[in-house]
Amino acid sequence: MSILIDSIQKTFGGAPVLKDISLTIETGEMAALLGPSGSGKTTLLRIIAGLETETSGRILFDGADMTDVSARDRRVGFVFQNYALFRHMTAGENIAFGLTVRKGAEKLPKADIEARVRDLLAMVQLTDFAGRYPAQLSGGQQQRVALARALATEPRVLLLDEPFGALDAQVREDLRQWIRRLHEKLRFTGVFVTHDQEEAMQIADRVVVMKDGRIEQADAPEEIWTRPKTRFVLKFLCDVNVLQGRIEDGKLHLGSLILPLSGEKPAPGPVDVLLRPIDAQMKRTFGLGQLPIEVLSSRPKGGAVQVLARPEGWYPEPINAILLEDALPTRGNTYYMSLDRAYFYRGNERLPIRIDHHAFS
Ligand SMILES: Nc1ncnc2c1ncn2[C@@H]1O[C@H](COP(=O)(O)OP(=O)(O)OP(=O)(O)O)[C@@H](O)[C@H]1O
Repeated sequence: MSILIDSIQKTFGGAPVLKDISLTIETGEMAALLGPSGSGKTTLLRIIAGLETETSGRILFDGADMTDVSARDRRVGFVFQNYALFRHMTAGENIAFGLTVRKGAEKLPKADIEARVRDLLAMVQLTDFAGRYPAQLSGGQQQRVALARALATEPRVLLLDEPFGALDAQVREDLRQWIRRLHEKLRFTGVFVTHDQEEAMQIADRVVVMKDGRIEQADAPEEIWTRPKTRFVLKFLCDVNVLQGRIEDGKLHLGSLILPLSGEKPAPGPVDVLLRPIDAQMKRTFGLGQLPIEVLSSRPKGGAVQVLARPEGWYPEPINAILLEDALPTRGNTYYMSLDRAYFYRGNERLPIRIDHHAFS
């Protein structure tokens, strides 16, 4: 089922929290609402669920206006950060709950409910845990029960609010991969809230980056990563290095480096050079137009090498680099860092700067 979010605004006591949000989430798509604390992610999720009322705008499910439809009748499954399982019910009873409370024509025979619960337990890989109470399950297992419970009633949409927020790193990682596979299999329409960019990139088909109640960018993970639309998106995705330079006489001045530029020359003034650790590649051999740096430290990290380096002679803050090589650069040695994949900004305006490598020869 598709979700159309049409010009949603929300104010709390006069303060705008969502400012004209429009977005379509396609049938079977998993969307992540990603943003810093207070950017309005949870509020938007709750408005989709019908747990919160929009100040203006509309939510449409498959083209049908949900404005006057209660949360219950929207047929939305919800999973919260803190499991919210019924403590006095076993895992199996928790999963069955939404089915056992059904009335009238919707009521299912007991045998059907039992069969559905068995299927769901198998799906969340907890077949042997049906009789356990929440207190007898780990955090990750409880969250899988919560997910099975949300899926039991075959909701049209599954909404997840920081579902793995309370879990430790390894369990979190396992559950991310697991929910990705589950979604590939079941293809429900899902929206989940997270402030963790890795989690969003790993799970979602589309990442919706929010800031101050607005959408900065809503795109596939690859697109968000390769073509971040704003400085905020670029900075929010990873711990990006920022070097302060300036433009003078149509050239980029960076410390003691002066780099000729090709194409359009920006107006003179300050410029921020944003370089992601993964884009900060370096070589031992001198390269024209590259930044000389001194390696301060290097250590293996998760199959790559993490390097701290200092531009020679002028910049106090070390640069973070991630090298996809086996060899560790030697501390104290000079290397040359390419700026070819840097982004250039003046305030929030992106400058179309390209270093002219031919001008050196
Ligand atoms: N019921 C409420 N009454 C008043 N203000 C609220 C209410 N709910 C949320 N807010 C405010 O709305 C803003 C957005 O909150 P929201 O919870 O949607 O952000 P978020 O991006 O989900 O943040 P977090 O990651 O911290 O949960 C915040 O400034 C918050 O204080």
